Amino acid sequence: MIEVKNLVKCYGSHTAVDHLNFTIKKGQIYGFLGPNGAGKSTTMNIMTGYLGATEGEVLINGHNILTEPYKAKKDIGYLPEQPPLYMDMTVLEYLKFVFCLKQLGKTFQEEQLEKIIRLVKLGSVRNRLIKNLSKGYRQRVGLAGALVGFPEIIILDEPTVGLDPQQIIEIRQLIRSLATDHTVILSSHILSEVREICDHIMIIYQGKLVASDTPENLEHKMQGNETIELLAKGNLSSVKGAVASLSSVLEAEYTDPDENGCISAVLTVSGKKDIREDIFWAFADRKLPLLRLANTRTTLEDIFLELTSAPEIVRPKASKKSSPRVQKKTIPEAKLPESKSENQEENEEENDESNL
Ligand SMILES: Nc1ncnc2c1ncn2[C@@H]1O[C@H](COP(=O)(O)OP(=O)(O)OP(=O)(O)O)[C@@H](O)[C@H]1O
Repeated sequence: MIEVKNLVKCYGSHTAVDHLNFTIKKGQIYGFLGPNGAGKSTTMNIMTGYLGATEGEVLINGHNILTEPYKAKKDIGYLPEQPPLYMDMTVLEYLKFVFCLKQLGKTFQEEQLEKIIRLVKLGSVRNRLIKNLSKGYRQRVGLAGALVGFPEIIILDEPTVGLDPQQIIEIRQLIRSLATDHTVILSSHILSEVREICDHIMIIYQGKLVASDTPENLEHKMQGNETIELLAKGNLSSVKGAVASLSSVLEAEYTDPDENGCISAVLTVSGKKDIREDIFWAFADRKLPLLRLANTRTTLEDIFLELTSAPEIVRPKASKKSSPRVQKKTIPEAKLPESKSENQEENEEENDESNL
């Protein structure tokens, strides 16, 4: 288990991680999701002992990463954003070197090495110098290094960056398979990736945790009133009359008739009631053919945009011609942070942090 308590990291006057609190439980895949510069890598670097925190602490299975580094780090395998590889070593030499660094002893070394090479599909390049490998293969070597010793917790900073589509699929499958025996934490700004792989998502924005839940619960919590899109053939006043007969419709927006005499409407319905059948009969009674009728769902993309957009650029209300999207809502316990100006970002002080 990992406990992150009140974590703060400041680079000069810039707060990159701002009072983060969360607990990572065993045997699940956690995804850190956030836009560029949100603080994901900084948080991971602190969790793995690469970087010191300004405030707060990280406990790995009860051991403080700073005061008991040996005990804490033995349970962690880490793939940083830029894997620290030795370019003049072959893949095999590098992995043996990582074995030595982790002080795992000689027993089962060969057997485990072969298993890792097989899992990460490095067999064909095992004797090649790392400097002669492509970016994707170097990423695999970094991942293999993180797997050495098969630690209980595997932390991966953007594990699929630089891989081709086939490799991405393979690495995602590998991550999924690791979760049966390991806890995996990965960072990404690829929404579909996090949605596909992770059991639990933590959205980080400007160093703050703005949401933390399963993908399903996040989508459920963000769902307020139901939105329904329809396309009907008829004149505007008849369509409006049909909609007016539906008591649970709170709001309706209409387009003008198109060249086929069809009108699109977006209806906001109170609560989460499915009134598609009522709509069907209301339009059928008035002899208005319904050509399309669809509920719209809040997607993880909506949630991400909702929680990580500066207030002035939060996506607009459903317009007449575009697909309807949910109104701005706040997940309980998750406060929307202040937006940051570009100047503020540019003026951030560079502060050389030495690795611990
Ligand atoms: N050594 C440093 N000195 C000054 N500022 C830094 C330093 N390292 C990171 N930062 C700043 O801290 C903030 C968080 O950076 P971090 O790399 O943790 O974000 P991230 O979420 O991992 O971003 P990305 O997805 O682009 O990798 C950014 O504003 C970044 O510019």
